Amino acid sequence: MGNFQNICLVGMMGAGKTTVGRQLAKRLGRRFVDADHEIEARTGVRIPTIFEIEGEAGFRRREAEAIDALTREHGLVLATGGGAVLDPSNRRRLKASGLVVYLRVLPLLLYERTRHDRNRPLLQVADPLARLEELFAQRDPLYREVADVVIDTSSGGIGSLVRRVELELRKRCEP
Ligand SMILES: Nc1ncnc2c1ncn2[C@@H]1O[C@H](COP(=O)(O)OP(=O)(O)OP(=O)(O)O)[C@@H](O)[C@H]1O
Ligand SMILES: O=C(O)C1=C[C@@H](O)[C@@H](O)[C@H](O)C1
Ligand SMILES: [Mg+2]
Repeated sequence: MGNFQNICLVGMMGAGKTTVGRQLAKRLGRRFVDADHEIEARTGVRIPTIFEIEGEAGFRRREAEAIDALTREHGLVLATGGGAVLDPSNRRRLKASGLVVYLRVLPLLLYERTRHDRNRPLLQVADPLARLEELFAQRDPLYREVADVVIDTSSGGIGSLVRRVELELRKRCEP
């Protein structure tokens, strides 16, 4: 894996893409960019507001623009939004821009992590656990399809997870 390539993190809401990505970038001396934050910076509003005004379809269009722009850059640690892999063009762009790491976490743990957070519009429903199970069933094959590395992250804290990701990446630098 060259310094030129991006390291792209994919996975469900609450998988740890933002948290792990930020720490990983620091350890590797890379720039960290979060696609969700980029969309918020470009629009000047938070993600729930984009969903309210433009619906999910509007958000996905903005997400595709952000992925297109960010995958043209080099040497990033790029955290993607949980639904970025739904779009085949996003998947193609992520794959072509570098190494894709899937942080795989099962729905019950995702639920525990996200249950008190109001910033994920897709989980503001009567039964968020059932929603996470549906989304997981739909998306797990897509994350696997796009990923070069799958890391099962259901156990262990953030620090050990960051080191595991780093180790996997280093393995790929060896001849
Ligand atoms: N391995 C972990 N162990 C314990 N807590 C974690 C772990 N990974 C993430 N968390 C916690 O779970 C919450 C969600 O993590 P984070 O926001 O990084 O997820 P995300 O993948 O970026 O989600 P989204 O797709 O919604 O942006 C945070 O509070 C974070 O501290
Ligand atoms: O899983 C999803 O579809 C989403 C995840 C978040 O990262 C945000 O991109 C948004 O809340 C949608
Ligand atoms: Mg995030």
